[in-house]
Amino acid sequence: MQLNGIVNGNGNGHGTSHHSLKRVLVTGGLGYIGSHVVVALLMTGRYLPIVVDNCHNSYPEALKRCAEIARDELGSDAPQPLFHRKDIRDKAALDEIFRQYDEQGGIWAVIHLAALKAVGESGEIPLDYYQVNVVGSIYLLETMAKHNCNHLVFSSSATVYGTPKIIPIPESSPLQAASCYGRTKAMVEDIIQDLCRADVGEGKGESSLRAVSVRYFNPAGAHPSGKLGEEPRGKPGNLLPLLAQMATGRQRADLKIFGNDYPTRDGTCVRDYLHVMDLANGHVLALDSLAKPLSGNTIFSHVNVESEGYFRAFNLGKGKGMSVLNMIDAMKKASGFDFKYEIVGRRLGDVPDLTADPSLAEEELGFLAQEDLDTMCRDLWNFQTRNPHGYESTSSLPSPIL
Ligand SMILES: O=c1ccn([C@@H]2O[C@H](COP(=O)(O)OP(=O)(O)O[C@H]3O[C@H](CO)[C@H](O)[C@H](O)[C@H]3O)[C@@H](O)[C@H]2O)c(=O)[nH]1
Repeated sequence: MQLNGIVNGNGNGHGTSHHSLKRVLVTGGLGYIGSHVVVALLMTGRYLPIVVDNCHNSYPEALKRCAEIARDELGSDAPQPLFHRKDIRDKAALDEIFRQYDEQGGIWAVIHLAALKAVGESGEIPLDYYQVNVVGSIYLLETMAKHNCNHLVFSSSATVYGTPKIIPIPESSPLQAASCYGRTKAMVEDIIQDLCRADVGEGKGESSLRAVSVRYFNPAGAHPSGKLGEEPRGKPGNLLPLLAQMATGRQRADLKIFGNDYPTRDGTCVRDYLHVMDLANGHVLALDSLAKPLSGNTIFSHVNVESEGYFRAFNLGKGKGMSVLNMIDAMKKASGFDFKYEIVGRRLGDVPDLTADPSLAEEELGFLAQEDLDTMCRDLWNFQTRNPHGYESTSSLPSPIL
């Protein structure tokens, strides 16, 4: 087996000095959120990220940047992330990855982010969404069970709530996703919860599956170093990367606002934007909570384990709603670019307002999204101007082979 050029082949991340680190498999670890999660894991000095990514919407360059950031901040002995360019729908490849690390003490936990994630697109190609997001997750869960890996953080989404009745949205809101994408996330939450329930039988104790689902609101911004950010392949479908690329001239298309007739303060959709590094740190808090012994574990002490299993879901948001027009203003302030836009019809699957009640995550995980909107836009703009053509032109890694 061969790993890519920036990692060594002993599976320990860097020389022989990081044996005590817990191995955490990060599916989708080269993507926008995943790469920031990898940095957050490295910065703890306690976890060794092992990335599995098929590069469908990401670049190997992101891994190199993660390693650079860790070295810049922790010194030359910083742990280095490992990488397998594989697809989660390739079950044999997943099995082989877990098997390889079994020989070295095993993979302790999985943070599962690999997914298709565009609300609008999900209505156009639903089978692809079910195949990747649901079937891929089942393969991963089966492989985890086979290799006795029983700690999971699942990347879910605020879209599972559909059009919620109560805003800000508590976790107890019914899951009634309005898009195919949201339904795939809600389904996988159900599958994980069923597995957790099934796994609390006699005498299983510490070896039962424990899972935390983190329901993201809208991640924004970039790593403050400007080395890591959102770099979708092709024209960005999400608002903020589109605005950033328009301001540098990389995208010349007109900006279309999808609807101004929603029941919100200015008629455009409201979302709860949080800094991507706050979100990444939320994953570390979720992972830490899984590591705690069952007695005295605050998050699972609220669960009736016998009936529910060790499963919890948390909103990761700021609790502050911003409209599309608010975001255009904020990006204008950060970039100086005067965005011209036209109002068009609503986008399939969009809902008027997704604003989090983040209090449960604060109380039980200690999570607080600290960075404000100006910082998100400043960091996004910093990334965009430092990388006007994205990662593609700078990628120097050889194509990794397993
Ligand atoms: O060109 C555009 C792009 C977006 N929008 C609007 O901007 C808002 C935000 O849209 P994004 O596509 O940026 O984000 P979404 O809220 O649709 O989805 C994002 O946040 C969700 C959680 O709220 C999910 O996690 C999802 O994966 C992630 O892409 C929406 O009202 C959308 O209609 C426009 O008006 N024009």
